This record gives sequence, structure tokens and C-alpha cells, in this order.
Amino acid sequence: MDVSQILDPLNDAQREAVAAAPGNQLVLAGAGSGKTRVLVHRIAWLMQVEGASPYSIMAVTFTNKAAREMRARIEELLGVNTFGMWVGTFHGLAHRLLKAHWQEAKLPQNFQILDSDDQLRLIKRVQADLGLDDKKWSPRETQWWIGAQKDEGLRPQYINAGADPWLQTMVRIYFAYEEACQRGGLVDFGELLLRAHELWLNNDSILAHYRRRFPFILVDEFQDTNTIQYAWLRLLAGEQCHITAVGDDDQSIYGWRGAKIENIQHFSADLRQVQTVRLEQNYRSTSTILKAANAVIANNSGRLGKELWTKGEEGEPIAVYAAYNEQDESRFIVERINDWVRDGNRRDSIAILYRSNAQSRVLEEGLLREQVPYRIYGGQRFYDRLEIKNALSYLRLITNRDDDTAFERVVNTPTRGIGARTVEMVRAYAREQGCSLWQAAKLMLQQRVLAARAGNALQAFLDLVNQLAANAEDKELDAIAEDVIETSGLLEFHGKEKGEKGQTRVENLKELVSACRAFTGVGMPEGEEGEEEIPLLNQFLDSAALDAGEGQADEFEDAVQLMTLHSAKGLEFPLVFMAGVEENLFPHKMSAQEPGRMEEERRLCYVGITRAMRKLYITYAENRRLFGSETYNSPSRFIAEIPVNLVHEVRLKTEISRPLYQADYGKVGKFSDPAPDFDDLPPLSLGGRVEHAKFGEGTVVQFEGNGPRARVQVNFDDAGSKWLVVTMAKLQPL
Ligand SMILES: Nc1ncnc2c1ncn2[C@@H]1O[C@H](COP(=O)(O)OP(=O)(O)OP(=O)(O)O)[C@@H](O)[C@H]1O
Ligand SMILES: [Mg+2]
Repeated sequence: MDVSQILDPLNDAQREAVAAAPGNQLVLAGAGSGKTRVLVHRIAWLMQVEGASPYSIMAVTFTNKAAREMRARIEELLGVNTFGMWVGTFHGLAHRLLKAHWQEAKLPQNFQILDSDDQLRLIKRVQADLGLDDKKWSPRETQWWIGAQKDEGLRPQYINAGADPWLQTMVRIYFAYEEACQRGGLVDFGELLLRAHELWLNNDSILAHYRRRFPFILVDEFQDTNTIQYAWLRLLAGEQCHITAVGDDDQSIYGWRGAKIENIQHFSADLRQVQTVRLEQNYRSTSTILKAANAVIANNSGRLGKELWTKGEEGEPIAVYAAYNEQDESRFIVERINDWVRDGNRRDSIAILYRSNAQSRVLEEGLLREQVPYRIYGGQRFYDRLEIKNALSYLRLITNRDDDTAFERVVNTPTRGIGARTVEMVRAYAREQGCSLWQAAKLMLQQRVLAARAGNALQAFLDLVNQLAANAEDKELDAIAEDVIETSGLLEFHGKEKGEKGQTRVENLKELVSACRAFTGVGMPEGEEGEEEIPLLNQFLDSAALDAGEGQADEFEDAVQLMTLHSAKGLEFPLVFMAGVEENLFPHKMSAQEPGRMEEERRLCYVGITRAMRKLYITYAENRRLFGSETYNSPSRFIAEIPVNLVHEVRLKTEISRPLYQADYGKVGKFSDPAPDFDDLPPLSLGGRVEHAKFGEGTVVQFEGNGPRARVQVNFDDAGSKWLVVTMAKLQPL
């Protein structure tokens, strides 16, 4: 039997874990030390040497993508099919189980998964039935609370509300909500896990069957399991099964969603004869990157304690860039990406990581401008996001009432009691009359062909859009956007969605206001005579549609990856940018409010740094417009935690114009125009004050392009924001 393929690519400690006799194992090790590799090779070993059938193995991964990769790796190692193996996320596996045993789980065969939107709507209905006022009993809070109970494995009958009236009410809602779900055959995410656990708990024969079936259970990213997941694992494992859990307490980043680091400590006590393996050699990163990660995480207390080392080369210092603002940050990153690709590297060797979803907007714009293909991992591009499309639909209706797509999209969003039947009637009428939906709706209201309730609701929608249009007169673009997201009720509507998702949507909507504000400066060219001016709002909508229309780079195209720090877990990239590393953004400002959250933010930073293999850039902006407002944050404390000898501070932002021209001419030499006399050009700098003959004094906030085409954006104190061509504008630095 040839096992060398399985063991050769491993070090001694890894080999010890992979080739151990069947038993419980805990592999506790830092980032990039080969935990996932051990898991994969362990599965191969069990099949090849212990003769385990693929049917006897269950592997829990962090994402579905990771599950696919795991299968591919094993097939490559062994040349066998992994078809019968159960590999997936906790939710995916629980779903599979419930589908197979719907009767015993007391579910209808075609039970539906309830997503977060639907869940919130259901909770609202339930609360209304109980006569509870939404204002006093926020459905969103209830949703969060019920989720937290389920994560802890708690049904309402086990919650002792005592004399606490608030808790008593919550429990009452929880009971009623459960009943409603059961009646409708609906299962929310938390319920999947809870129900799967109970299925085994209450059905000895089914449990016995799965215990026999799965003598081997392997879990990646064990540090982020919550109470119910851990209970589920233990129940399945029983006394005979063998669990291999791999994890890193320093990478636990889902505490806010109920994950329990303590499960790592409990594991050795709860299971029999656990072999603990520690891996200390890191194979991923340069020693510089590794030292930085070690230094940052050392600031956390209560760690299980481990130090990583590497034989790898020292590598380049970590580059820290203090950007003038978010635009400058985006531009800097795109330039470095272009350099990297010019040096012969692939784009998919690059990741840009950020703390908040909404940060992607400015980064995406920079990439689009330079036509760098990119993909948002585990997410959508900014202008493709549901809440943004909703807001844009209102804006489109303001400029054009006959925009049917926009009409359809928001006629009942936020919900205002216009049902599918009414909309179908409007559609039919429009077809008949050959007019737009808006016109049809108007006619139908005039002719009173709708039932009173539907008619009133529809009238309210038309009034709302007309009102928004009236409000928009003479307003700046960002003020229009702000009015739209508030007055339409979108902000409130999306804000009510459960926890993280709702907050992300609200942040994105506010970010749209930022996008409008930034656009105001770029939009109109200086009023060319005779040319009809296109209203700024229309220009903005066109540009947004173009951005969205670009579509994601397809799966096979070589593209830069953008993602949040949370979704980067487990991945690695030769070149990594961590953007927006500023106080209040990262660490997130909410982390100051809850104990323990700051340490979780630091672990997130550790996760971020340790994604980098060869080169790491950390950037922050001295002032930033995000979520619709302007902020001045100081550099993140995490930057200060990296020893200075590992860092190279990049300061490009002074003297932008002259060096830029000269470098460009020297390098490219493609301009046929006679070279302007560079010595006559003013030394402009981002953030610098300048004076213009017509517009007066202002501040340079952005620049773009090279050579004779270089343009700067100046926020003039009185004349507003303008883009100017440097060679023409005769700006005087002050
Ligand atoms: N013994 C080894 N020899 C050479 N390369 C290795 C070895 N072990 C792991 N690697 C490589 O090191 C990198 C990190 O491994 P892996 O992703 O398994 O680490 P991990 O501990 O799971 O990291 P994370 O904590 O980020 O999930 C991978 O590129 C992997 O192929
Ligand atoms: Mg891993």
C-alpha cells in the first residue's frame, strides 16, 4: 500500500495527527500551520489505511465552497470518488438530515426554509395577533432574541421567565411563533440545527443508525461552533465515534453570533481520550508577516497560547499607507495591483479585505475605472445589492415615471398593502392600453376600477413618488438620495431586518448618499455652451447602471478578490490589502460597547494579516466619507501594535503633480503633444490649499490620470467641487 502520497507532504506533528489510530483528536494551531491540510490528509488516510468507506465519513466545513475543495483534494490524493461522503456546513448537513427524516422530525415533507426577511414578517404578524405594538416590541429585536435562544438549544418551555414581564412576553411570542412556523411548515436557520439535534435526541433508532454510519467526524474551524452545533456533534459521536476537530482560538470571530471559544476547552474534558496535537510551523507567510500577526494577537488576554514560526524568507516589510481620503486609498490600491500584475502575477493572487460591506463601493469604483476585473467573494457588487437597487428604482421613477422595471420593483417595497393581484391588474391594463404601468395605475385610479383598499394603497404610492420628485427640485444629488431613502421608508424597512444583515443594508443605503456626494464633483463638465445640460441625477443613474451592468467577472476570468475580513477565514493569497484600518471602522465602533468585542476585533485583524503569503499592505484614510457622512478617524490601534521594524510607511500623497508627470513621460513617452514645461507646474498635494482665478480658494481632494491628462478635484470654499485639468487650470498653491 502506498501511503507516501498522504504522508510525505507533512511535517512530523502533522503526520502524528494524520496517521494516529482512530480516536478523538484536537488539532489546536495557529493560522497557516496546515490544519485544513491535516484534515484532508486524515480523511485520505482513514479511507486508504483504515479502510473507511466514504459513506462512513462526515466532514463539517466553514463554507460550501470549502466543502467542494475538500472533495477535490481527496479525489486528487486517492483517485477515488467521494460521492457518498457527507461534507458541508452545519446548516447544510442538518437540512439534509431533516429532509431524510421529515416525518420523525414532525415536519411536512416539503417544509420550507424561512429566510431572514420572511422570518421578520412572520414575527410581525405573530406579534400583531398577540396584540403587541411594534413600537414597543421591536420585531427585529424579537427575531434576534429567538435566534439566540435557538443557538443555545432553548425551546420556550425551558425558559424560566420568573417575574420578568419583558421575558414573559418574549416567551409568549416565541411560543406563538413556533406554532405559526409549525402550521406553515416553515423552518428558520436556527431551527434547522435545533430540530436536527432533537431528531436524534428523540429517536434512538435514528441516532443509532447515524452513529453506526459515521464512525468518523471531522470538523474544520472548530473555534466558531456554537452551543447547539457542539451538542449536535457530541450526540452523534456518542462513545464509539471519533471526532477530529481542528481550530485556532485566536481566529474565533463569530462570538457575536453565538460561537463559543470555550468549546475548544470543553472538548478535551467532554470526550474520551483526546489526542491533542499542536502545530507550530507556519507554511503560508513570510516571517515578517508572521511576526506582525504574532505581535498583534499577543495583546489579547486569556489565549490558549501558541507561537508560530516559519522557515520562510523574511520577505518585504509590511507597507502602511496613510491615504488622504477613501478615494486616494482606492487609487493607491489599484495602482499597486497594476504594478503587481505588470510584474507577471495573476490577479487572482490578490485579495482586498475590509471590515464593512459598504467599503467595497469606493474600491469597486477604482477598479472599474482602471478596468481591473474583480469579484466580490460571498457577496454582490455594490450596485447589484437589493437595497441599492430599491433606492435606485425610486430615483429612476423621479426622473421617469414610465420606468416599468423600477415601478414593479418598488410598488410594494417597503410593503404598503399592494398585493400581487393588484399589480397583475395594473399590468393587464397597461397591456390593453399600450401604456406604462404608471399611466395605467393613474387611469385605473381615476376610473375607480380597483377595490377601495387596493386603490388607496396604490394612490399612496403614486403620491409618494410625486412627493419625492417635488422634494428633489433644486436639491443637491446627495440630499435627494437622502430624502428618498428616508421618505420612501426604505431605511426603516431594511433596518428592521435581523441583526447583521439589516445593519449592512442600512450602511449600504447611507453609502449611496456618499456615492451621490462624490459624484456631484465629477459629474458635469464645465457648462459647454449650446449643449443641453443633462441633469445630474440622470447622469448618476446612468453611471450606476453601467457599473451594475459590468457584471461580476465570470468564474474563470482572472480577477482580484474583494471580501470582508469575516469571509476571508481559511483562505490565503500572495498579495493582500487590508483597507480602512482605522479606529471606529476597524476596530468597529460597536466593539467599544460590549465587553470582549475588542478582543474579537483583534482576532479578526489576526485573521486578516495571516491571509497574506508574500506581501501585505495596510491602508487607512485620514478622512473618509462612509455611510453618508464624513469622518476623521485616527489609524487603528492594531497598526500601532505591529513592531515598527516590520513596517514601511508609504507616503506618496505629497507633491502629486510634478513627479507624476515626469515619471509618466519618461516611462511611457506616448504623448505626441509637446511636453509641457514641468517646472512651471505648481507642486500640488492632496489636502493642499490652492487658489483659482475664477473659483477662489479651495482644497485638493483627489487626482486622476497622468501627464497632460492629469486632473484634480478641488473643493472650492464658495464655488463647490470641481474637476480641473492641471495643465490648464493655473492653480496657485497657497
Ligand atoms: N507540511 C507542509 N509542507 C508544505 N506546505 C504546507 C504544509 N502544511 C501546510 N502547508 C501549506 O500551508 C498553507 C496553509 O495550510 P492550511 O490552509 O492547511 O493552514 P490552516 O492551519 O488551515 O490555516 P487557517 O488557520 O488560516 O485555516 C497551505 O498553502 C498549505 O498547502
Ligand atoms: Mg484552515
